[in-house]
Amino acid sequence: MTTGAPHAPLLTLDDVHVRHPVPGPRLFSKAHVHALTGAHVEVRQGETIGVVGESGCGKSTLARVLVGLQRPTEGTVAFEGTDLWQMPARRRAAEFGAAVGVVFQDPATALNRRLTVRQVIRDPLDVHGRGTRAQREDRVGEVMGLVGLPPSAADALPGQLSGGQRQRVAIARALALEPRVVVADEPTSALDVSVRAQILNLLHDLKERLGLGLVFISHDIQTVRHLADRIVVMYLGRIVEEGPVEHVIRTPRHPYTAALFSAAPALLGGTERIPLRGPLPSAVNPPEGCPFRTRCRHADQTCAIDPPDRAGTVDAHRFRCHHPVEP
Ligand SMILES: Nc1ncnc2c1ncn2[C@@H]1O[C@H](COP(=O)(O)OP(=O)(O)OP(=O)(O)O)[C@@H](O)[C@H]1O
Repeated sequence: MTTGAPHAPLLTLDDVHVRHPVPGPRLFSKAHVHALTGAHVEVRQGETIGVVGESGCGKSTLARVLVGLQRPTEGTVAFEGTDLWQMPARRRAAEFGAAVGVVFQDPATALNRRLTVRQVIRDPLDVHGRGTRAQREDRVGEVMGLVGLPPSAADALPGQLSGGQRQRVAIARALALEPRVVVADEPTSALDVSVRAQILNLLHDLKERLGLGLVFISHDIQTVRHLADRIVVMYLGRIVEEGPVEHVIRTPRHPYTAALFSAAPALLGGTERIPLRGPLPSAVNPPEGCPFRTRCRHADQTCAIDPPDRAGTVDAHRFRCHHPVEP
């Protein structure tokens, strides 16, 4: 966990929106999927941010924006104060591509099956032209050691390894260029339950040892509680609540967060389940005002008109709600 004064943010998303044209016959209409709306995130050295929310709420979109794979429709992404999308493409690839690493959900599809482990891990070093060939080989050995892969795995093909070992290869590849931030999008959900804890502990250890900023996306709030310093809760493309993980889990202020946590019974030991009313609205036509109002027991006219601002400063615990749950 983080101690002492917080570091300045390494990576900052400011008022980021991502809208996708609706695919299919409506291609020429003005309809858009609102995948991300007004996201503000700060990733600091040595801090783990856990991102949670239902399927389709925009977690992967947020991850893709954080690692520079998705250009925002609006808003800025800055690394140490430099606007990523104002940089020339080559500089962006050279500097940002090296500074931010990514680990995807399924190593079976994320890794090129035809390359050996050594080649997979060396690839970013080759692409970025780092050092001599011998130095690149040394770096491959170094990161394999960091992630607990035996040297004998270097000449294997990813398909010859177990799921857990493959995810270690993906993590080694993400670390090859010595990134300052790593974004892991559901890094254990494609793995056997038996190896999940090992991979989670590995990510946590690496964050501590290397002083990384880690963004960890997960369906599993219990895992986020275990790993993260801060939690970010998303609903329908918006960050509705965020703050120090224990504080938010013990005193959720947004009614959506309270309902989400109540569906994870082990979290607080037998809290009564708070049902969500009605279906999840479409991300093509999200409700005006507060996006959660159609499913919220406390919603009134204000919620239908005014999108709530980011409120609350207690310990940097913030939420967007006109009628927050009493702590
Ligand atoms: N390229 C795209 N074109 C159109 N819509 C998209 C595209 N990518 C994502 N979406 C939509 O944007 C919304 C957010 O998707 P996203 O994958 O970020 O959610 P998620 O929370 O990661 O979901 P899951 O947990 O199921 O992976 C969804 O409604 C999704 O259908």
